[in-house]
Amino acid sequence: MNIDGTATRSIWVEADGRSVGIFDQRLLPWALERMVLRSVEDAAVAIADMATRGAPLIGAVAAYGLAFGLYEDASDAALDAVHARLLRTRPTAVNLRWALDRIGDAVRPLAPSDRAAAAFAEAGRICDEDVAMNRAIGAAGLPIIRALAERKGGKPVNILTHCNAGWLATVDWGTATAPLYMAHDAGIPLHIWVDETRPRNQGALTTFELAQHGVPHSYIVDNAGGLLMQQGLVDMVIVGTDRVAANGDVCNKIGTYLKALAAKEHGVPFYVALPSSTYDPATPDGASVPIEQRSADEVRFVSGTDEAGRLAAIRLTGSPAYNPAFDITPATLVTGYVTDYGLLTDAADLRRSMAT
Ligand SMILES: CSC[C@@H](O)[C@@H](O)C(=O)COP(=O)(O)O
Repeated sequence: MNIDGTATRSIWVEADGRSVGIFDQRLLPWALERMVLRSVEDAAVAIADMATRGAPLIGAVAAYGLAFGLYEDASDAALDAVHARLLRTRPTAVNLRWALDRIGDAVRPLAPSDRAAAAFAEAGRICDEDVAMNRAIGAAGLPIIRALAERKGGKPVNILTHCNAGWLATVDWGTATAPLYMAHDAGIPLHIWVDETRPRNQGALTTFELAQHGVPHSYIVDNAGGLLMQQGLVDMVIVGTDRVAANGDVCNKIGTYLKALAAKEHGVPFYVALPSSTYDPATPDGASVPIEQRSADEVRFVSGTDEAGRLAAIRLTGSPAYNPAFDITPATLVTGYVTDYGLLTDAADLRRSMAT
């Protein structure tokens, strides 16, 4: 997508052909700073500290991280150790394990001298495929929005989204945002309600993306969605996901479940957008997904910039805090899964289409 009119991805290969660049998402949307990852530790720390984030993107970064490790030592033992190091960075998004396993499976049969370059090339393919999957998700979601627009007779379709499932969370396009961008580009009038998504405020990343693309939107506090649905101001909800279990339960950013409950109560369709790399048939249900617990300081402080553009963190409380980063939305609350295989309706449909 675009930043100030220049097309970019969220991750790219640097000129040396052996390192990759990313945006430091801890500073967005206030400051646009790039950082270069060259080593396993660079990749691992960027993922754990959320300099890079979003399920598909952390998979891509981890894939390059494994390649960096193989440039240093391409033995079987090193491959296993680096795989384990990167897998430990964040527990919830299955894309991380999916990407590491894919690189491991691709290079293990090779001679050690060939492994690093092969891993680097495979990581590039993961990135390209992510872009293609997100385009397909966009194409699958577009008719849903078009149908709502026809029903609204030219009035804007109001769509609520949570967290950032945009191009910054993927390699390009985003999952939940791909249909939004395609609908906007097709001339369908839209207005997006963007949940702020405390405590890390990924919604601010979504506002940055939508503003760059010219999509009308409003930033709302996490608790506003229920009222907006009650007042008929939300036509559909669409979110991304970090893992969809075999039974169709959806793990996504904390707060997603409450939106799904409110949507059910008010008859608002609730869609989950996912690429096949986020479907995990090995996890039977939502209760089996490991929920990441992050630092209590993410809750105790808010970060932003002051009027002069200086970064500042403000303490809200000194009390103990609890910070589960994700929650589970039961499959029963999901209207449909917008995927690279099209619009799928239930767990059986997911299994048939996505399980390899
Ligand atoms: C396409 S991204 C879907 C999810 O990864 C996204 O909504 C989300 O929960 C991101 O969480 P984050 O903790 O910022 O990595």
